[in-house]
Amino acid sequence: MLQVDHVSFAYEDGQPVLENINLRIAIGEHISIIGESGCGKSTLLKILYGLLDIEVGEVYWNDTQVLGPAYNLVPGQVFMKYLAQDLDLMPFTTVRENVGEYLSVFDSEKMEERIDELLELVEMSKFGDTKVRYLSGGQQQRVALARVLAQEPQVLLLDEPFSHIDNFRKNGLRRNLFGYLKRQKITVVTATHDPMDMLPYADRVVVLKDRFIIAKDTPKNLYERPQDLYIASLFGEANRIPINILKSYADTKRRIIVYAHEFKVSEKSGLEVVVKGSYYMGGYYMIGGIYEEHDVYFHHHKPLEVGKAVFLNISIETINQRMATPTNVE
Ligand SMILES: Nc1ncnc2c1ncn2[C@@H]1O[C@H](COP(=O)(O)OP(=O)(O)OP(=O)(O)O)[C@@H](O)[C@H]1O
Repeated sequence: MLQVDHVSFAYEDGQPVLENINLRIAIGEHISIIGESGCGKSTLLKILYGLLDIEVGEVYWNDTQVLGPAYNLVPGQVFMKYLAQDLDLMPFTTVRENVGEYLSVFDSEKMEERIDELLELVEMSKFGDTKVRYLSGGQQQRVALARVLAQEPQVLLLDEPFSHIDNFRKNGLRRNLFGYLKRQKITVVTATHDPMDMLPYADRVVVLKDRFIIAKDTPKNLYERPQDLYIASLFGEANRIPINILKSYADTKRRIIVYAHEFKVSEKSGLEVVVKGSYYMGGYYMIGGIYEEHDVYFHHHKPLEVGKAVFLNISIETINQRMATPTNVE
């Protein structure tokens, strides 16, 4: 188990970045860390790997305490691998040499087979003999993934692992990589901005905000019952709507979170909205509107004329789902 107890951290400027962080991550579990830019996701990964000295709190992998550079000549842990945003590759050597660097050379046939397997996993088989400096950013990111996997870590820490990879490859790569890590029972902690990195794959999601963990839950629970607009907005466009506008008999002060795709446009009744603009999103339009001086965003299958009044409805199931958890309602 990866255990984080009461960890607080500030960089040298003294500004606190993380406070009282507590986590228990089981062997083979896949955890995603999410939160707005600058909330401390990368800092937390660096602490887990032992790249930073913490003055408050402790980190353990099973019975081994993870200590920072003040206690380790070579920072980092042998049983963990950390794939940072700046990829640690050897630019003047080939893809195969990069992936094979840490593999045993005693059985060269086995080594070559393992390199083949890893290159296939990250869909880079064609580039085995290419020097890394000739690869694109996304290709380099895939080589870096294969290189950390070659080291067979028990724990893998990934910081925005697909940030340079195009959408065309991203989905397949995510399925390959996260499927492989699950089968190998490798514990994974991924810092990400992208809901598609976590919704289908993470066992649990940890949400950071203003130095603290504000939620830890399964992706499904967090998505369906977001405590607040901050959490919902990490998944997509979301709104806070006064419940009395939607349900006339409801308590007037309460608001619920409604995702943009959960509204249905009606010509007759519902939340009256004046259209401000329409944005083509591929499979739908994102419509920006205004009700009682509040902005609201909703999906529609076609653009709507600016200034037109439309009515928005939400299914009773969605209202009841959001009403059911008291913390969901402000
Ligand atoms: N080496 C450093 N020295 C001082 N402050 C730092 C250092 N690295 C990060 N910070 C600050 O710590 C805070 C957290 O940064 P961190 O990189 O952990 O955030 P993040 O959530 O990973 O952000 P992003 O999603 O943009 O990568 C930020 O305010 C950042 O400016």
